[in-house]
Amino acid sequence: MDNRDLEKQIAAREAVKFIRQNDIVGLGTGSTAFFAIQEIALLVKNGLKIKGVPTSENTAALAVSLGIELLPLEEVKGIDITIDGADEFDEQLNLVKGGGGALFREKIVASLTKNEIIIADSGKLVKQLGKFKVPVEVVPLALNYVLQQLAELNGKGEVRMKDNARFITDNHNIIVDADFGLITDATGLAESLNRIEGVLAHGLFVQLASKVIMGKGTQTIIYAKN
Ligand SMILES: O=C[C@H](O)[C@H](O)[C@H](O)COP(=O)(O)O
Repeated sequence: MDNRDLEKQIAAREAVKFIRQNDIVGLGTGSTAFFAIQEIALLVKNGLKIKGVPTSENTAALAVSLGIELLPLEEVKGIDITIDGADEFDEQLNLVKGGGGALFREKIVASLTKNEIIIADSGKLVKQLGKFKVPVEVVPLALNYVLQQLAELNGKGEVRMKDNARFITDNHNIIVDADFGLITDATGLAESLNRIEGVLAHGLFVQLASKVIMGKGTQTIIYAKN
């Protein structure tokens, strides 16, 4: 395992300590959340009773293969704790997510969650968001309109591709990765993106995380809401 994976793993091990018996647990998506799902599966094998809520089809398949019982997102009214990854975060706990295209379900799960814990390796911490382009999930018919609106916000949007075709999300939409440069006002930008018709969700997560647990070397550093 390389150093970044080790950092992800120790952050995941720390995060699962916050799960309690009978919790409803949001299961994140991506290479970092993967470690948390594995740790949760171990706890379940050892007698922990929880129900998982997946944030993507990939995560659902992984969780089922590891013996974690799932609840469908549309049936859930509240989630006790979610453990998810991020593409970058700042010390105010603002995040960019969606590098794997799972941002819409991740945002719904985060919004239903009491305790949203983000786990990350030390390469994800930034002074200011914006190094990682902001993923925007777009209903395909609205693509040109959304690109124009992003340009009005000084964002340069590019349709995400995979294997020479448009990347398609679990919700049958496309992703535009938008470059806004360094983001000085994450709240303002998030609100502007929310107002664009045709945008299903965007990867700016503001005021949604309760803590970020970051692995650094062999230690963890916790950034928590004041
Ligand atoms: O859409 C994907 C998610 O937002 C991921 O949590 C995010 O991209 C981080 O992924 P990773 O842990 O693989 O860096």
